[in-house]
Amino acid sequence: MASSNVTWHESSLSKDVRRVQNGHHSFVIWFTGLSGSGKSTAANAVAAKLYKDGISNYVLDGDNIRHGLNKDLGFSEDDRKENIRRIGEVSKLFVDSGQVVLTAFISPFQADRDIVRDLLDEDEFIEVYVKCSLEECEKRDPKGLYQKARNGLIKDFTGIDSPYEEPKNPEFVLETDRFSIEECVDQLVNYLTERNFI
Ligand SMILES: Nc1ncnc2c1ncn2[C@@H]1O[C@H](COP(=O)(O)OS(=O)(=O)O)[C@@H](OP(=O)(O)O)[C@H]1O
Ligand SMILES: Nc1ncnc2c1ncn2[C@@H]1O[C@H](COP(=O)(O)OP(=O)(O)O)[C@@H](O)[C@H]1O
Repeated sequence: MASSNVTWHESSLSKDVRRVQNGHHSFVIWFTGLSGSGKSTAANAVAAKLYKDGISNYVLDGDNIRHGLNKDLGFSEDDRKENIRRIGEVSKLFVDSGQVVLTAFISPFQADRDIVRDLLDEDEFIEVYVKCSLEECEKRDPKGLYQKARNGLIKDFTGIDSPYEEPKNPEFVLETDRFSIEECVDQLVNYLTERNFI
């Protein structure tokens, strides 16, 4: 049920003031892609590089968030939608706090990713398509989940019996089946630098 009798309380410290103190812009790097495509690996590697350069950041990762905040959600279409909606709202709070947030969720539906985009300003959302063929993801199978899905032990598994909608117009594409982790990090950090995000 929608909340009633609630009033927005403006913060006495604005996003701009926090950005000035941190000495950098705040925004979301939204990694989307199949399970095993490299979202967590890339997000954490980029985060480490940003941290080293003095940029305050935090990684929100699907597997981890589903242990806590979103432990009540499964993998139906509605639950995935709610998962992404909540993460969008959490990401907005991080941006408000002056930090860079890197999210690593499959986020398979374009409409849900667009809802997050619309929550933020134009210079606050970078959609990164972590592109990797299903064949390669299955070969990697870092958690053995594809094997389980193929054996019918997990249902609604993305790429097997649940859809993944490729981003229509992402800001950036990381081809993790063509380039090494180090190359992918360099490519994305170069993009962020050239566009004055960092
Ligand atoms: N049915 C099914 N489909 C896809 N993934 C599954 C499923 N069941 C469990 N897992 C594990 O959950 C991780 C994906 O969670 P996300 O929150 O990123 O998914 S989603 O954005 O809501 O679609 C995913 O993590 P990654 O492999 O890091 O993507 C899996 O470890
Ligand atoms: N260029 C690359 N970028 C990211 N991961 C890569 C790359 N090349 C190989 N990998 C490997 O692919 C796997 C990706 O796993 P993970 O990051 O957990 O994916 P996801 O979070 O999308 O499920 C890791 O074992 C990682 O070492």
